[in-house]
Amino acid sequence: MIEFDQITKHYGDTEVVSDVSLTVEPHTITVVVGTSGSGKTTLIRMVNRLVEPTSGVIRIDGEDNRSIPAFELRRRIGYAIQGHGLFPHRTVAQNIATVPILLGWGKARVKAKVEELLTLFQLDPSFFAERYPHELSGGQQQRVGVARALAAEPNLLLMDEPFGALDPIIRAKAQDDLLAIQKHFGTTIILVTHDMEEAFHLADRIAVMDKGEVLQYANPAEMLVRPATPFVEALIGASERPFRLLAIERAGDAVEPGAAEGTPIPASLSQRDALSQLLWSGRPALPVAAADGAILGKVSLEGLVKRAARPR
Ligand SMILES: Nc1ncnc2c1ncn2[C@@H]1O[C@H](COP(=O)(O)OP(=O)(O)OP(=O)(O)O)[C@@H](O)[C@H]1O
Repeated sequence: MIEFDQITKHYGDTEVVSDVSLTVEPHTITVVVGTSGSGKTTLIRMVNRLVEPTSGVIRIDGEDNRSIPAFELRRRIGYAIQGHGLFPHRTVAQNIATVPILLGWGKARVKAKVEELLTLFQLDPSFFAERYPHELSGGQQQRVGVARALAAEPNLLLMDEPFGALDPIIRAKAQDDLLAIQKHFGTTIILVTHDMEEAFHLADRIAVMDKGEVLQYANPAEMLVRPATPFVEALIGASERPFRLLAIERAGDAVEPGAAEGTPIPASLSQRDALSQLLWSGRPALPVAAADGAILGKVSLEGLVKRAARPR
């Protein structure tokens, strides 16, 4: 658990983070969004003490982070940034192994970890381990950057626009990889992004920042239904609200009894994508299939329209 307790940061006379108090629950993803210069990066960099707060306390599992030496914090907390920050003269394997080696892991354990992570990120270890960063595409470098941040199995991962440079297709893939990894390791993640789609796709909770303040800290559905201020409402994008509501839940949660004609929709698909398939198919309903192919029932236009409406 990460507790921000009345955190304020000044640079000279300028207050860039103002009295932020919020708690990040373990094993969850908190996404920080807001306008440029609103203090998002500064806020998360205070967790691993790359920036020291002017006042306030950050507790990690109850422990004041100032009581933990900075070098130890940075070994314990994964940190992935836009532009990945890989060491250019070290191979991919050496980059990923940086913190495990600092922690004194044995050779075999390091090698196994590097292979596990490369495989997880769909980078064939036999090809990529010995490559240098400049031999990789931007998207591959970025995945190595995230793999490096995860290498020492941190309980906590800070990510600052980690997918910023990726094209939309690789970006969607990287987000799904991250969700899978977060489930697998139970990592607590705090992620900064400009991309509201990304925020709604990944977040258990979203913090909206403006001018150093956190205007709202809530789960995505709550924020969509009850935005705290006009700024939050504008940031979410009022015209997108019904689609974002549908994007949070899976087709499997909207299954109705009965049969329908047409190509089955996977239960794992978002309800938004299910709506898209229904509209494209021109049918009023389509069957829904579980991962093993078993038909669970159907999902209907009428049902999804009801789900997209403002909750009462
Ligand atoms: N080392 C520093 N010295 C002085 N001012 C700084 C320093 N670091 C950040 N700032 C200022 O603090 C404010 C918040 O910066 P920060 O990088 O946290 O914003 P951000 O929300 O992450 O922005 P962006 O989305 O553009 O990355 C900005 O006005 C920035 O100019």
